[in-house]
Amino acid sequence: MSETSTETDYEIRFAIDPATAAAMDTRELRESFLIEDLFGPDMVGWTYTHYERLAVGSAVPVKEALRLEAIKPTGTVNFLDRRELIAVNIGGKGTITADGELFSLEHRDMAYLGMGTKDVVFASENGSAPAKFYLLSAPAHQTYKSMLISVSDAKRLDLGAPETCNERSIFQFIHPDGARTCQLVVGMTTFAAGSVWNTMPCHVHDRRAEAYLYFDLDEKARVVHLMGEPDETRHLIVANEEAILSPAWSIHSGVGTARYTFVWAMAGDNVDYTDVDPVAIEDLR
Ligand SMILES: O=C(O)C(=O)C[C@H](O)C(=O)CO
Ligand SMILES: [Zn+2]
Repeated sequence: MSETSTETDYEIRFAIDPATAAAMDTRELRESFLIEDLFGPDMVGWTYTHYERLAVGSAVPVKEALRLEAIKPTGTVNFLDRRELIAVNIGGKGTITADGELFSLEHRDMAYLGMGTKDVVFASENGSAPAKFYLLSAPAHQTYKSMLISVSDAKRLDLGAPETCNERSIFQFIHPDGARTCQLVVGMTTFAAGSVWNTMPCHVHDRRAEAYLYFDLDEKARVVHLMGEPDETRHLIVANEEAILSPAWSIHSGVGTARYTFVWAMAGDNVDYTDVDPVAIEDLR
């Protein structure tokens, strides 16, 4: 790809408190917590949230390469002047060039870009099977090394069982023996055949907000995503390649009408994956 475009779009989502969320109808819940139409071609799109100032976005270079540019909410000259970023490729092969350093991403690879990276360009190897970069960014306080993190570098945790339809593998791309980050903790969860429940039994973690991207889901299938305080749950019906925002007070769990994969990402006061408050299934309301 020789041409480079800088078309960038963004929207802001303010932080919603649990009592307000509990009073919302379906449309309001979807407008507040669901991100539809995430992967627009030939543009960089952001949902800038007031949950830990976590920004969730995409870059899908089809006809031309795409340059990362600052948006007004960051208040900086370059997007990453005071932020870090993780890009997860859920599409065809692609590259990310960060201040001259080239990272080649296969399907399901991630790249971490540290604070202070100035010039970032996203490109697809083949525009007819474009890379689809799912972007996550949070404020940072120091520069860690930019690097490619492939699924084989991830720490794998197998959870669940076929009898409870929740047999799954959690791939922690950011873990204490791997890439260092300031706030971002990102991974991917895949399922054994027949298993459809993620994160059940569920948890909350007031220390960190979370975002989920559901993908590799059949176009006609849906994930019923559970959210809300444990004793006041609500649901969102989620289609392929849509994301949800999970405030720190909310559970985040889902069941698919068919198989799917998802990327989970957190930012907040610590990067300890194990620091969660479990919720017993029988306590859910
Ligand atoms: O299936 C799961 O369980 C998960 O993937 C849980 C997420 O990793 C999570 O909620 C991390 O806090
Ligand atoms: Zn969680």
